[in-house]
Amino acid sequence: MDSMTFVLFGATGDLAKRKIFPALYNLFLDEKLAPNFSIVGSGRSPMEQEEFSEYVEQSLKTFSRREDNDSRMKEFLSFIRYMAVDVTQKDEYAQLLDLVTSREKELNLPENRLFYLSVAPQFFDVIASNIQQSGLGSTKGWKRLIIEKPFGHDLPSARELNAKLSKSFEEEEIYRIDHYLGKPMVQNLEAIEFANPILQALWNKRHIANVQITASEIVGVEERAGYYDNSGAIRDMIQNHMLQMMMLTAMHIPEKVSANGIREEKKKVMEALRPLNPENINTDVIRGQYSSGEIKGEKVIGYIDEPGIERTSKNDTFIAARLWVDNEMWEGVPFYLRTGKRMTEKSTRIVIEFKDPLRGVYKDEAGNALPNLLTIEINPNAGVSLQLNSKNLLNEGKVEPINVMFYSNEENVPEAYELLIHDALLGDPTFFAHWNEVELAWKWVQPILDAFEADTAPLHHYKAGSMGPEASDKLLAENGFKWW
Ligand SMILES: NC(=O)C1=CN([C@@H]2O[C@H](COP(=O)(O)OP(=O)(O)OC[C@H]3O[C@@H](n4cnc5c(N)ncnc54)[C@H](OP(=O)(O)O)[C@@H]3O)[C@@H](O)[C@H]2O)C=CC1
Ligand SMILES: O=C1O[C@H](COP(=O)(O)O)[C@@H](O)[C@H](O)[C@H]1O
Repeated sequence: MDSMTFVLFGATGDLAKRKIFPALYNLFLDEKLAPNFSIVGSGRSPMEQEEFSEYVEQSLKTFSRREDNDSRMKEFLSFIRYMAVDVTQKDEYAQLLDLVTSREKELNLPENRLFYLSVAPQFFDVIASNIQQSGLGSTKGWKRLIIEKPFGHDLPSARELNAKLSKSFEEEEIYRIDHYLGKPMVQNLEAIEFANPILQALWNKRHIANVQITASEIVGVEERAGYYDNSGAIRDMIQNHMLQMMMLTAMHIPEKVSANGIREEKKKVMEALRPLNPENINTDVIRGQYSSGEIKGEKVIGYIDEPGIERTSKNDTFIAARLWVDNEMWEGVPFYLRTGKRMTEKSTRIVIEFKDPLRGVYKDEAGNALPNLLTIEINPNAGVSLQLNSKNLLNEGKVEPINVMFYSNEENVPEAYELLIHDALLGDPTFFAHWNEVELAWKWVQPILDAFEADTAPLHHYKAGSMGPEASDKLLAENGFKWW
């Protein structure tokens, strides 16, 4: 691991407090940072160094998964400095550069600089440009930029943003965080698919009937009305997390299992995705919005009654979609995506339903087919289970499904942000979204955004606490399937 300076813009914000400082601290405790490093935090608010150290200490005590260790915490805090900078003011970057270089000299650090923009997206381009123009980006070592989603609001704005960032950073220097790519089970997908010859042999249209990717949430819009009502589930979850999981599930084994190999295969999946048009949007995409209901015994209000939401809002809090990957490997196999707020349970999972060549021979007591299912549980549980069929001798030898299960119950598994920050420090982009993927994802999603904007797609209401509108079940029933 290289010694470096971690420059954090937005150091006084929510993400820094809840995720970034705890992740850095956990990496420090696990000796995954170089012995010598510098962290320079910056926010808009003026703060004395001591006050900032106390603020970070509080964040670590509240959000780090590790037990308190006063001396190690003090040591970690000694690496951190704070400076208030208004990121829109070009001339303020000179002082930041002075602080960064003086710490580099003091600690004898090479000029390796990682810039993490944990700020609102409208600042991404101005910060990248000011980093470059102020000399902060003119290093003798490496420089890298981490940005958070949302990466654009639609295809044109994403392209515009990328063009601006590209003036200051090369594609290889940009690390676009999609926190789902940091989830241990998502990182494990490639191994599940390719390191198991049994599954690898079956991972194609000959053996797989359909693929279902669900990310259901219990929470509603929370305190994010301003953001969410302008984004909806389509921008918030589908364009990024859901399509990323789909790419990883559908990709072909790369010739070389490397960052470039994997990213190339993911890109091919997106290129093979059947484009949407005004006709198939209405048959293949379900837009939903929650109305009032009950979750775990508690009554909850409908979306349009939430504080900050207009009563006329047609925003999508639920999306189900049927996708077709038109390539040799997946021709004719539907991929179903489903995500929403205020659903029955919090669960992110991928279910692979295998074909049943003996369709009809074995059925359950109600006459339903018993497909083999491979379920990859991502969140909140991490595990894999395989549904097989077996004779139950205690039930007159009837064929019944049994589950072969593995659940990861390791304690202290690194969190997504730890894994991702560690990778970025190592210069490993495997689990970051390449611009190609981001652009192709926006390209696929854009006709849906247009249809929602023009209000040509129906809005289906679903009861809070359900698994979405009926139309979402019909989407699968049309092909003879059901959600698992
Ligand atoms: N919070 C989360 O869980 C998640 C956040 N994200 C993304 O991460 C990014 C940060 O989010 P979050 O931490 O929640 O946002 P916050 O609003 O909590 O924090 C914003 C930060 O930006 C700083 N800031 C605002 N304006 C300026 C300015 N003109 N000059 C310098 N600094 C400024 C603030 O400084 P100050 O406080 O001093 O005013 C603060 O440190 C966003 O892109 C968000 O979409 C992504 C996933 C999850
Ligand atoms: O990016 C986002 O993800 C969360 C869900 O993440 P998870 O790790 O809890 O599954 C979602 O609630 C939020 O709206 C979205 O912005």
